[in-house]
Amino acid sequence: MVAISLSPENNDRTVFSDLPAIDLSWKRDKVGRLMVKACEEFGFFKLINHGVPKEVIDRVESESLEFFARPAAEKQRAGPPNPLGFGSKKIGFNGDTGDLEYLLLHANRPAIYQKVRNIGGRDPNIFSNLLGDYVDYTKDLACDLLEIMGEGLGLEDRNSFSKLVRDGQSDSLVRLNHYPSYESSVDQRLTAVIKSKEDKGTRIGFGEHSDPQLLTVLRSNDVEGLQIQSPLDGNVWIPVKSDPSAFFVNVGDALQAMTNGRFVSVRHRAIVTAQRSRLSMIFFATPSLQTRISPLSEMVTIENPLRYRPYTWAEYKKMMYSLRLASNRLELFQSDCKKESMALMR
Ligand SMILES: C=C1C[C@]23C[C@@]1(O)CC[C@H]2[C@@]12CC[C@H](O)[C@@](C)(C(=O)O1)[C@H]2[C@@H]3C(=O)O
Ligand SMILES: O=C(O)CCC(=O)C(=O)O
Ligand SMILES: [Fe+2]
Repeated sequence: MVAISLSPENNDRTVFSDLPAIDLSWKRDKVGRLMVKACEEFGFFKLINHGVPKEVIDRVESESLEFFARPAAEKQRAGPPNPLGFGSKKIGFNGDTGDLEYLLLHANRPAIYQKVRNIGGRDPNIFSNLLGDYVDYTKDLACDLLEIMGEGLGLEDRNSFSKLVRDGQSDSLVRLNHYPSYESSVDQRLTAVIKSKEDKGTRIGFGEHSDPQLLTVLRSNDVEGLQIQSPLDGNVWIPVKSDPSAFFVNVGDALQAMTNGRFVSVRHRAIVTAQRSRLSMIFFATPSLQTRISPLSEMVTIENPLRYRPYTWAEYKKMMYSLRLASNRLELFQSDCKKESMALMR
């Protein structure tokens, strides 16, 4: 399933030519086993035969492209991103930038409608309803995946993760990212400066980071750009081959914390490589603000002692918005026991 090969130009590095792909039509216990393996090794997998109707995806994609094609002044009526709303180039509040424009909203129909109606133009109900349908499907999918993971891990309550997202107060988000093609990019100078040698000249759409939530479910058009950081070498970025018929799923910080580090919240980024524009549509499965996130007792063992201290999602969110995109946020929530063992190793 995972092919490993050496790149000819750089034969001291291991390059992955394929990433785990999971077919949701396989037997549930096989899916569970493979998902757990993928989340432990990569924190990432590709999902096929996911059951979200193609028609729903196609319609929201075409309405989203129509939205991004509008004049800036119209799109800005859904902004500024504070942090939700329409944004262009600026990511978060701490100076991060990227070659993209986006719409970031709470993943529920009233919140979507409230922002989208400000844009005006054609009937805003059309875009709101389509986005609402997409959110319903991707939320259900995320919850199913979290349940299957619970089963695969052999949890006493297989709904331990999914119930946090099914909660009516869930802080889940939906994000549409539009990466204009080179030619149509308004300000070509905004390319982020990247540290490593191999990355010289790489144009950054969305800089490296881990997602703070539980689980991310992403679908993009057929334009490449998503990359995940190699679990073997942080300087190696593994390109994810685009597949518009699939979803790409990654573990977030909260799931890493709840599994006491068994699942890894993978660092990833989006680069702009194409002559064509890229559109990604992402659902971030998130607990409610008051949820107390802590490693499940079943995940804490003598071999794997408690790694993270409990935190509420509100506490994490406040901290994350005060930090740069690339910061390692979860590190700040390590338990005293983990800190002590790290100090002993030094
Ligand atoms: C720079 C930032 C943007 C971000 C909030 C943050 O302060 C750090 C995390 C960023 C991120 C990454 C994943 C998601 O795209 C996102 C919505 C999230 O929850 O955390 C973004 C935040 C954002 O764009 O507002
Ligand atoms: O747009 C993409 O492909 C990835 C963006 C991303 O990682 C994010 O919005 O958190
Ligand atoms: Fe992300």
